[in-house]
Amino acid sequence: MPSETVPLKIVARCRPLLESEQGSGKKVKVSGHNITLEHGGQENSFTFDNCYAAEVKANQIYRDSCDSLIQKALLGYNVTLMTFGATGSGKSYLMSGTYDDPGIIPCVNRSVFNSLEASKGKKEFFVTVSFLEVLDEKMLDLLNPHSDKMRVREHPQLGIYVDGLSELVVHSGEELAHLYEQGNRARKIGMTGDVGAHRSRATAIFFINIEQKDSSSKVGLRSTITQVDLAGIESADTSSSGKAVLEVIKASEQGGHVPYRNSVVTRLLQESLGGNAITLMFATISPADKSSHESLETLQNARRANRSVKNHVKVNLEETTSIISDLRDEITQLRSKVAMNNNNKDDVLRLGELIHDLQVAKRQTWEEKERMSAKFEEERKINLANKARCVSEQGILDWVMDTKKQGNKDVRERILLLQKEKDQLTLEYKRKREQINEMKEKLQTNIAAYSKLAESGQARESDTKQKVTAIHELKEKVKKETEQLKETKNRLKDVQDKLRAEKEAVQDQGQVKGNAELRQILEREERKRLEMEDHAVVVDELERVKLETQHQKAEIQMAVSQGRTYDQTEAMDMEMELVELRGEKSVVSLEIQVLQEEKMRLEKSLETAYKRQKEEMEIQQLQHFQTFRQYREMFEEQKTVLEQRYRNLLNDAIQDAVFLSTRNNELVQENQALKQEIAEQKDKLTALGGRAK
Ligand SMILES: Nc1ncnc2c1ncn2[C@@H]1O[C@H](COP(=O)(O)OP(=O)(O)OP(=O)(O)O)[C@@H](O)[C@H]1O
Repeated sequence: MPSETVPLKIVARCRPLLESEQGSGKKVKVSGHNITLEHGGQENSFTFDNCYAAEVKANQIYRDSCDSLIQKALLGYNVTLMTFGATGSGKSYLMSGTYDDPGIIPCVNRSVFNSLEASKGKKEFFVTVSFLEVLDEKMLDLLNPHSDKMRVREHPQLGIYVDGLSELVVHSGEELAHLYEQGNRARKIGMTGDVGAHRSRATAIFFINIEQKDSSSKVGLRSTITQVDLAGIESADTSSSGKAVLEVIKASEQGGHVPYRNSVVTRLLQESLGGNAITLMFATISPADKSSHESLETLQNARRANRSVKNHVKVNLEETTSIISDLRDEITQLRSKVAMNNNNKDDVLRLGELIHDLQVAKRQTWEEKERMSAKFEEERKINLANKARCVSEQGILDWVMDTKKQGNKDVRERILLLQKEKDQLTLEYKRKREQINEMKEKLQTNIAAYSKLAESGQARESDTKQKVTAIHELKEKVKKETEQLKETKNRLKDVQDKLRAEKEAVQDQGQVKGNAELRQILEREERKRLEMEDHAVVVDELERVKLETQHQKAEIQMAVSQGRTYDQTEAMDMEMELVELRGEKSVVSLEIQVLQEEKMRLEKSLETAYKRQKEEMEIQQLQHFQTFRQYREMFEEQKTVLEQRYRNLLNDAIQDAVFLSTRNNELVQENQALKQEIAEQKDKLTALGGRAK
């Protein structure tokens, strides 16, 4: 199939000014395909395939500049999207983004399956992913952080690949996004052992391999979307992969040898930087004053890359079956040659290589990839959990929550909705509470003012009436608002209960069950929440009683000041009311006491449960340890027995050898003696013969 030569596409992206950089000045202007950067008092203009200012979101950049390339990938072309810029210029943000502002990779993940699913029925497709981090020339498998050695190798027909890197089969856009998120989280929480400043020197590469078969024809298409978050290209740091990419660009400009083999990343990007891939490079820059030198260098090097790196792209046909049969033919021929040429060293080495290539090609079948993927999936759960345990509890928690979320998308959505509802209700509740508090304060002030006026005995009837009406109205309002507050509170409680139930259901399915410490943290949080809720109820109740009492007092004062006398029935009613209020107060006090006792009881039972679980775990650990020790002792015993047996065998063999050697010597000597005797006999016979003559 003929190839087409295409230059590297360049998209310039200027990130926003950070809070810490405010006031440092904006040096970048973007207009259409042009970007202008001011440096050293001079304006430097560049024209690229596209240029984006800080306010443009990644999903728009994806739609404008990447979607057409992803559609090309679905037609069988390899496509690479890579960042290129200084540390802190916004490379990772652009590629990964955030929950609210998803980056390029999440957009690609979504688009790939949307498009593939649209062609369902006409085509069969098969998608796998791998996620790799390269730090200081060491490769780390982000989806399955194992410690087995990985190597960059080249297959004559399939191209460059990483031997030992997990390749997981994905069946949906959700799975794809989920694996990417998990790999990214593994990067973020430092599961792979890198921390702080080292991260800037790390390059992350997310591979999406797509194979498609037309239902009517046997030949399919194969393509790879390679998405690279490149390490910073600081000139001072000679070991970074960013720097190695820069060397490749410079060498391409000069012509001649291109040093792809100088670093793992350039080796892996060989096809993207001068081979069979359509490559888009995001030149990322910061608008800050202090970064203008680095920004200028980035844009200059991006222009260089656009002018000098030429890719030769073609549709990749899926030819595994013919590759396998070609390799088999070659191996058969070489085998006969090796047999005839008496194991010629070069032929034997070549035969070894061919057999390895055949094994790799055989692994390309969809069935084999599914089988391997299931194996990686099992391995990676163990590896990720182990790594997470070494890092932090939070890491485990994140990992666990995420696993469960993936297991049940509906639950995740329900939790999100409930969370949103809870936030809204909490806000409403707070607002209402504040309003009521203000009204209560006003009411108290009014009552106090009225009491003072009444006690002075100089109040005019119209004034008193007005004040009393105002107090009544306010009191009604407080009552109404308090009712509404109660209703909001009940709704909030309902939502909280539902949310808790959903979360508990999720937690029960996961590993939290086995993690006593983690469970204790959750239980403690839950207890604190309940205590606070109870406290709020008690405070509300007390306040209500206080307010009622004050109000009654004010009403009596008001009546007295109006010169009112009470008849016996009224006095009795009032007395009854007072008794009721007192009773109510003592009920609330009693409730507080009960709640406190309940709290203590719960605390105690939780402590006991925790202790019991801890003890059980310790016992289990001890049992495991004992079993392990028994096995080790058994193994040691068997080892000693075996060693003894081998030693005896060896001694026997040595003795046999010594005996045989001695016997051999004896036989040699006997042989010599016999030879001597024969010779002597011959001599004697010769002598006798002579005499007879
Ligand atoms: N579009 C954006 N909107 C808001 N903040 C951004 C944006 N782009 C980058 N940032 C912020 O700028 C800072 C640097 O970004 P980022 O970490 O992506 O840079 P980087 O080039 O990947 O750095 P490094 O090479 O150290 O990994 C971060 O605090 C990031 O949140």
